[in-house]
Amino acid sequence: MLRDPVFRAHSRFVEQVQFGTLNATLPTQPRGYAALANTTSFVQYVDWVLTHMEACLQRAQLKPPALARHLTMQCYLWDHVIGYSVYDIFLLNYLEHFPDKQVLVVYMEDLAAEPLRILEQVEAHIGVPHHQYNTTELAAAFNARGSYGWGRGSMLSDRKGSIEPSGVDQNATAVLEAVERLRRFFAPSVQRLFALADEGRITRAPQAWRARYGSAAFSKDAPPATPQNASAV
Ligand SMILES: Nc1ncnc2c1ncn2[C@@H]1O[C@H](COP(=O)(O)OS(=O)(=O)O)[C@@H](OP(=O)(O)O)[C@H]1O
Repeated sequence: MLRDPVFRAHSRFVEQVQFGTLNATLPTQPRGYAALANTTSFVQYVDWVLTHMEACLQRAQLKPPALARHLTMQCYLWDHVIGYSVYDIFLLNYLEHFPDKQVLVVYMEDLAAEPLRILEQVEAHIGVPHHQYNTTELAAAFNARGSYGWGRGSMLSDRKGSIEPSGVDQNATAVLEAVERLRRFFAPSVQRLFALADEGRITRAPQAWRARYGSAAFSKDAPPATPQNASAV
């Protein structure tokens, strides 16, 4: 299940700060990496991670293609907030090893809008019998901002989906700039997902993704970023 990569990254950041686990070390990271990425500021975190990740990606690109691809994946695996939102390279890895039909891509924005349709699609894909969901189950969000943790469900309608100045990030312009830098960073990856969908290999992304990441979103006539278009679906 994929979510708009910027909003997934932000959600993960807020959750990890609340759990106090942002600087937890992953086996995929260089020694000492995560401890340095320890801040409660999303703006600072984006700047720190993207600066390191872009340098890592540049070094990877200097290698022969197969090694470059492997090293590129490693650069993304350094960081579970931003790197894990780069979906295409990992999805393509699955598609190289499994027939397309065995890989179902669904989107969180579609789950929020039409939970029953998406749940039925997942049930059919994995071959489990249909469950009769009640309306409370269909309206529930788990591990949602404000009540993170898997034990508690909250109302989907109460979910707060936007990225706004808060905590140490009170500078609205700096928050918008961080969101914009991320959007540009993720765009090539998201555009490769659009191409896979155009080839009929995966489900089409929600229209809002095309508006944010499609090439038209980067033309000189595109509207500038505002808090409104930094709001999640
Ligand atoms: N049913 C449904 N529909 C849409 N969105 C939902 C749903 N259930 C959970 N959520 C939102 O998912 C976010 C938590 O996802 P994860 O626990 O997978 O995040 S993580 O990547 O493992 O950190 C978390 O996002 P944020 O609230 O923005 O942090 C949840 O609100």
